[in-house]
Amino acid sequence: MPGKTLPPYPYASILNLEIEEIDWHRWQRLVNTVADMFNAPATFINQANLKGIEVIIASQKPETHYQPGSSSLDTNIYCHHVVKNSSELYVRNAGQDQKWNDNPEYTEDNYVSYLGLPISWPDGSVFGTLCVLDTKVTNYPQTYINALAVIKEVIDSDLRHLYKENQLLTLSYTDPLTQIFNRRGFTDLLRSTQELAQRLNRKLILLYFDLDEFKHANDTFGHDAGDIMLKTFAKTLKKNSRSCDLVARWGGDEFIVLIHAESESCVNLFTERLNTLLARQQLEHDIKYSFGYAVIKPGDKAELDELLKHADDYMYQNKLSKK
Ligand SMILES: Nc1nc2c(ncn2[C@@H]2O[C@H](COP(=O)(O)OP(=O)(O)OP(=O)(O)O)[C@@H](O)[C@H]2O)c(=O)[nH]1
Repeated sequence: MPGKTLPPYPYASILNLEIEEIDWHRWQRLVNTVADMFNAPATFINQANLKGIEVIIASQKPETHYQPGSSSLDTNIYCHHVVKNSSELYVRNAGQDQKWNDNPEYTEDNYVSYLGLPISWPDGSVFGTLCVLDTKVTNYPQTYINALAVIKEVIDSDLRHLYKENQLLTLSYTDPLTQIFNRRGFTDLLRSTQELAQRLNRKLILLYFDLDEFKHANDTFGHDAGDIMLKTFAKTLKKNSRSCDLVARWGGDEFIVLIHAESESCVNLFTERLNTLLARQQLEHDIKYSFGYAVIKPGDKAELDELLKHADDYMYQNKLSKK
């Protein structure tokens, strides 16, 4: 279907996320069951996301036109209406309804009947739709519509669990002071970052930072000022990194950044940019640091302890050279 304007949906596609909490097979069985129950050629779970309306699960029938991953930016399609109004829509015969008779789902794909319900995130915002499309005029009994509503509630409930799990995970992965990853977050995400780098045949560089004379700063300016320094340093590291990099507080005044890098020269670029950004901070006292690094080449099987030791030894030399 041709795209028109991008609707203002804030979510990334759920298909791009590695979600283990959702039982995709169960969603598939639900969708297939709905298609059988309504004797319909097409049933979908759709998500309203940055791509428009995206098919997440499609009934597994030869007559089902759209497949998972396909999306539509057209505004006058049935699901847009359900999402926009957050309410049920039942069109029995689009051919006799002026509002719908230019809908590409009808004019191009011949879906003359549509029944759709909004699926919601726990905060009430609309996730997408559960819908049944048919190429013939329909007149479903209310009991069928009620049954569809119950199935939709099962999907709502799965999203509720997903949301909760995600919130808990975020909490357990985040350092409360600096709001970057803590040790656990970093360690858990290291493996998938390594796999991604391996697939892209890219090097990773693990940078290890330790603030200089931080105890002295704490003792001189106070613990609160020390906290501000830690937060500022974390924020600056984050600003200096890409979204695929991992930035973590390893403990106390120690930080780790794992960057995707083409060559070791990226280390100099990273620290030069970091110094420029730090110099712009309007703090009463400068933040100074020492750093070390270790390179992980594609295919390297080095363990984190080994890499950290390497980076830490380097950092220690860096620190000694200043004393
Ligand atoms: N303000 C604040 N201080 C912290 C926090 N966590 C750890 N610290 C302090 O950080 C200091 C770290 O001290 P050291 O490990 O001796 O490091 P340093 O003073 O930077 O010494 P060098 O690394 O040798 O330059 C300790 O005094 C800790 O109490 C925190 O969350 N907030």
